[in-house]
Amino acid sequence: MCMAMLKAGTDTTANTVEWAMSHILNDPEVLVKATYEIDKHVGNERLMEESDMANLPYLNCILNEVLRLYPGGPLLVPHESRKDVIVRGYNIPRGTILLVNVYYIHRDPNVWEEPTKFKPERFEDGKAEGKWMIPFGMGRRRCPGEGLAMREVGLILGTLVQCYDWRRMGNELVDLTEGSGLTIPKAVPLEVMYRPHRLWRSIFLSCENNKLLNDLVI
Ligand code: HEM
Repeated sequence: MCMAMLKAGTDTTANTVEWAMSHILNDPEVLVKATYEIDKHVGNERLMEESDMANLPYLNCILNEVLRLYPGGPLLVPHESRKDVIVRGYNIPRGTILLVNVYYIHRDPNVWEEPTKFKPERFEDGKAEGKWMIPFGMGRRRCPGEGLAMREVGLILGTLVQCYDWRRMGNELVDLTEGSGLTIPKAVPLEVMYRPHRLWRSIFLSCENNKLLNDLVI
């Protein structure tokens, strides 16, 4: 049971953070908006906490947009039909093993405008309400880690934005090619430059007279 949770919860979560950071780095406006929101609602005197997520709508939009474009289980796990059904003229007998193409559902051009574009704003002010997204699957085998994943990815992303200044390695955009694998990994792992933010000084150095950290922070 523990192994199942660990296996199912690690790559999915790490990939989601990596994709989010890749897009944020390619779109400085998104980074500025996320930083501004965190500055405004959390400030620079303390680290962001899980409970702050409720006051960070734009960060939530980023999270939703990443899960839309890169659902950690693009075909879910195989499901089985419980009874005979007809879906759009296709007969599906009871007991059929079904793969649900979430990747396509989330990029359906009939539902999403510019479906392949990373645009967190599409989730602002409930604009995406009623549009179907199932990044954590559905039914009895739906991801049991959904609550944890949403909290931890939000917290990780928010803390990364709050604590560091981020830069791409050069002028080139981050490569967004998708690799092969069950959980949509990046083909080229993200490499990035970062610098601890001033916030580090007030939070981490206030408790200890740590020379090493002190030297690190500009
Ligand atoms: C962003 C992070 C995550 C994503 C996108 C994700 C997505 C999914 C998806 C799509 C499924 C298959 C659901 C279905 O077929 O209906 C699944 C199953 C599962 N997930 Fe997650 N997951 C994430 C994080 C986690 C975490 C953090 C844990 C545990 C700590 C976890 C534990 C599991 C387990 C145990 C299953 C198998 C459930 C079963 O077969 O009954 N997941 N997940």
